[in-house]
Amino acid sequence: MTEDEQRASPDDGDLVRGEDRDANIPGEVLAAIRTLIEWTGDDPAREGLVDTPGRVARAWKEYCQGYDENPGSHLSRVFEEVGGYDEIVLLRDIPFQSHCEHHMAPIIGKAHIAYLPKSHVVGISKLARVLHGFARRLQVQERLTAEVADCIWEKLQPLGVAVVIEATHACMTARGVRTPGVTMTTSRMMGVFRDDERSRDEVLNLMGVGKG
Ligand SMILES: Nc1nc2c(ncn2[C@@H]2O[C@H](COP(=O)(O)OP(=O)(O)OP(=O)(O)O)[C@@H](O)[C@H]2O)c(=O)[nH]1
Repeated sequence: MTEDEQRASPDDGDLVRGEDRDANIPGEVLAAIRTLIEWTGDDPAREGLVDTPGRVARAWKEYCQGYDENPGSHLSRVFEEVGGYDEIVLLRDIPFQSHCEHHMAPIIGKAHIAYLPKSHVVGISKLARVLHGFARRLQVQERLTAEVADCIWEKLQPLGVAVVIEATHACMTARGVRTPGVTMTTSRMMGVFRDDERSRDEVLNLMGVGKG
């Protein structure tokens, strides 16, 4: 490889300058982040901050990747041959992160997603994909919970859906009321899990919600 080719090699991450990586980011986005830095009291032109607007913009695109997908599309592939299985399917303790729409601060938590299949099941990873598709947007926890449950209900048409989300909100722990250690719990029960107390108790018991 010639010296010129070596310089142009995209594999050498150290040689990629911030301005090259920022080429696809609209100028007004970078300018807005520079303004915010300045408004907080720092100098966006100092060396440590000069590439920060690009990093922040790329980070926010990643946090909000869910806007570029239709989470329900993950549930299109179903399996009918499951040996007559007709009991609860539960994916427990799925870690996720989101951002609250009020402060754009992190929401970090875990979700438990269950459904009672009617005639077919879905690949289990797809439940986590649906969660992340809705979580990677600006959210409130109640809407996130409802969107995940409604999506599974609509696409799989099962006998029941139960979604429980437990999360901490950095807008409460790192700022404002500054109360760490608080967890918010939300749930959406549909079909048999809403109508039948024994089914609801069974799914909540399997989820282990509220225990340790
Ligand atoms: N219900 C709900 N509230 C949320 C969620 N995320 C953040 N919040 C709350 O949204 C509220 C916004 O309240 P505002 O009074 O408009 O904003 P604020 O002055 O920054 O409020 P403080 O956080 O109390 O300082 C706060 O009480 C937050 O705790 C969420 O997912 N669900």
